[in-house]
Amino acid sequence: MKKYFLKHKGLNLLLIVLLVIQTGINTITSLLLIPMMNFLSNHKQEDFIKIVIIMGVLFIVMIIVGNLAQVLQADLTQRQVNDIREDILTSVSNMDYEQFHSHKSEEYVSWLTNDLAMVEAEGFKNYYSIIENIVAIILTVAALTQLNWTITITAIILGIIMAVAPSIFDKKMRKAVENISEKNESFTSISNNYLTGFDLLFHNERTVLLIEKIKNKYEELKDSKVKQAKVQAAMMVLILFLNIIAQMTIIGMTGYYILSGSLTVGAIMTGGNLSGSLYNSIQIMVGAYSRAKANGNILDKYPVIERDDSGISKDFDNLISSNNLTYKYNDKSTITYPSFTFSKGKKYALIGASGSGKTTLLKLLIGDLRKYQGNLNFDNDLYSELNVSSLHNNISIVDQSSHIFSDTVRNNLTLGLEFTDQEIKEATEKAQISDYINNLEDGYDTILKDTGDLSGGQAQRLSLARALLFNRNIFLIDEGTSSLDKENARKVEDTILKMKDKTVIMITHHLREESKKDFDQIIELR
Ligand SMILES: Nc1ncnc2c1ncn2[C@@H]1O[C@H](COP(=O)(O)OP(=O)(O)OP(=O)(O)O)[C@@H](O)[C@H]1O
Repeated sequence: MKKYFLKHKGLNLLLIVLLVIQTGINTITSLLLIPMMNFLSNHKQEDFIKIVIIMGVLFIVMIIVGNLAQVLQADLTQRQVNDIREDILTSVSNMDYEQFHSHKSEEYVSWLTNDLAMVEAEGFKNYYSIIENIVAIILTVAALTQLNWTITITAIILGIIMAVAPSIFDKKMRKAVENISEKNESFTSISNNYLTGFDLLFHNERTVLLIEKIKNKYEELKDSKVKQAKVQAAMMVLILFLNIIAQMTIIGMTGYYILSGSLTVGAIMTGGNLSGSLYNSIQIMVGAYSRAKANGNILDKYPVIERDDSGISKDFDNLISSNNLTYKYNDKSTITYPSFTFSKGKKYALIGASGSGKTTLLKLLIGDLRKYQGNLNFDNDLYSELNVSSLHNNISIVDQSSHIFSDTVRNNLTLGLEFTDQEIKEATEKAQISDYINNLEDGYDTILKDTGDLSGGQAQRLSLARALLFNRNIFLIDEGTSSLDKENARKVEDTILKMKDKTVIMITHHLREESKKDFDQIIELR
């Protein structure tokens, strides 16, 4: 949290100044009650009117300053929450494949929405409340010295007890907030999982599972929130109890000094006001501190990941080879590969039964999975010593998912990089998708909405066109033409297999007899 406050230290300082002015005026008006009451009891009408006017002006200034402070606080909170969002997204963008996939994508969504909503509502707001109330406490104590030193010292001691006592709830409060965050994650995750499976449930007449499965999660979320409310309520009971005792003590002492003649009668209103203001400020501050601390801890769960630029960067020169290569997902699933060599410019078909490890091999070749056993070499270098970005710059992968971003056709193809219209046109023609794009209302500038706008085959051809556009040295294609009709599949495969300098490794379940001759080697995994 501190980091985000410091990033906007100028504006935060301005906000503190505004809060000091607002609270200062509030305290001064309390102090003015002493002369006001004394003027009244002594029938000094003119002085009484003067002081009422001064108080009126002070209240107007206080309202204006308070309004400015409120707007500035909202603005700063949003800026700081966006800074946290940017830091989370920076870490996510710096993750490697395994780090990213150690969480579900819905968990990331929950971090950026649910967690940050909690930080926004309970984190920053409470820190501002702490500052505001510390100022109020200091000014009120200063004002109390105007009454009597014994009252001031007693007030301070009682205030310290009130501030420290609720820390016994800190641990429980932190756990309660962490629990809410966890329940939010699993609620978001299950909601997303079952809602995206709507079609399947609908066609099997089981949409009732939507309610059953998600209900469990929001019931758990409700319980976690009630649990936090209970901890908070118990803490507030303790604070409130101490608040009342402290206020009664100060009012009692002020009364005693008035009766013994060392304070004027006007002091009773000021004593009551100041002690009320002091202990209410402490009460708010302590509650805010506890909530801010518990919610601030949410930030600790986000991993801070720097970009890893280590490893050898190079261009593919000659061959990829392996021997004794084994990959273990877990104790039940170990895949052992035969030795192989993929040479520059050659074309390979990868076939084998479902589950034999074809997709896993492509993930090893593009550097997604790094914890393999045995030897895997990229030219003369060990895969484990390569820089992953450099590998990506040598390899294009077309996987089975054909993800479509909610963006224009052009941006889906270029991923924001610069290509000429001619390059884009050629790539889409080769992937047999240019006719479809030209018929769209805005052509390459048509905005696609996820995969909804495209058929499986069209989405697949768009992925192939992207790979052709990026024109890297090695093409890894995982069932890249499986959704295409026979004619289009043949045309696209012909284009890919005729690229002279490119190394192509293509997983296929439907190796056509007439295509076999286009491959230099057919590798079967068992
Ligand atoms: N993320 C994972 N966690 C655990 N096991 C996995 C994971 N991904 C794959 N496996 C297992 O590894 C084995 C190989 O899977 P892989 O997807 O590489 O096979 P495949 O040959 O491509 O299959 P298919 O032809 O059905 O696509 C399978 O037994 C699979 O269950």
